[in-house]
Amino acid sequence: MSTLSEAYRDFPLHLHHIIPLDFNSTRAVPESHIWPNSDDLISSHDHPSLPVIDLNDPQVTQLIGHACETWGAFQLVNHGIPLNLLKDAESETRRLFSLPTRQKLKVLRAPGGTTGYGIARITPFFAKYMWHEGFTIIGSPFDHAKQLWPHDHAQFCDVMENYQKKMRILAERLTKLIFESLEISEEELIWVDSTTALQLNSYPSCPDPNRALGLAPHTDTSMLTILHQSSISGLQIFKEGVGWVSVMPIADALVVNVGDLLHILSNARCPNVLHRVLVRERHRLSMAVFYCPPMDFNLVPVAKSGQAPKYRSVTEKEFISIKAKHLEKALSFIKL
Ligand SMILES: O=C(O)CCC(=O)C(=O)O
Ligand SMILES: [Fe+2]
Repeated sequence: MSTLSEAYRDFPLHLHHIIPLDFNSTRAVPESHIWPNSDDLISSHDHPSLPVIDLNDPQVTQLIGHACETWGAFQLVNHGIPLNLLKDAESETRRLFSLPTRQKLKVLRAPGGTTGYGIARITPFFAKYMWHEGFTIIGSPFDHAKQLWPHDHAQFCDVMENYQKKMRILAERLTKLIFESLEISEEELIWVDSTTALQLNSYPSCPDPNRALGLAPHTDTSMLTILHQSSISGLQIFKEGVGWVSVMPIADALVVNVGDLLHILSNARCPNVLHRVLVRERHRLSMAVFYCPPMDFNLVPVAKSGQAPKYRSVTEKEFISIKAKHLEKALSFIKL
């Protein structure tokens, strides 16, 4: 079975698109990280807010289905992920990003690789760099963790493996509910081997937050993404007709958003929500789990009765390759 690493191997990146800035020794935002149109980055508060859904609500299927079709995202409470696991994962994430730069560079993502330390994969598509450093984990982070902490890596590995395991179970449950509400047959759900990737994000404290950007606008190449954000705000999603809406941190809640794959499979009924991250004077962390079917899964758009398919069918692997080359224009390549 093909893997995410194989899908990315054909698109090796240059080192300057992998190595983060040495934020510890940077006192001012360099020109390379100053984004034009910074007025657009100043948050406004008079807009509707993202739905908050309780997983124990008797109406949960309809609520989640409606949120996915209208917003492409929602915040989830009472999700069943142990709160001490969320806390431990955040503190291990903080421990990792607090390491000295030279230590983190030991586990730099390889040019054609998927896991390890580095800046966002979308970087080459933008003229400016983002105020961000990340660390990607697929499966066990053992090899990298051993290099970071030769004698003290067990805790990091245990927490991150457990986090991925629990998030996968939650993602499966949410996908089932979404499919039920969209009347997509459960047979579509029989994936022997779904993949999850865990993306740890760090947005270091920024001396000039209104001129820098943490993550540029993008959609996720996933079925669903489940995100835990620290108590510092920064995430915004784009809602048609409204504009950029801040996703305010709610203690212990998770943010769930629709990715490209569910957008295709739902025949565009669920928007693959565009989102971005603003930076602050305070250090912000987040942990995103990207949930995907196996790479050779064939995405066949399921149209509502009477509607024509909007996209041709495409394997996940082919779509990931198109996206790696064309980013947000990827969908136009499969449009009917
Ligand atoms: O940090 C966040 O709030 C969002 C992260 C994100 O969009 C991503 O990792 O794809
Ligand atoms: Fe994202």
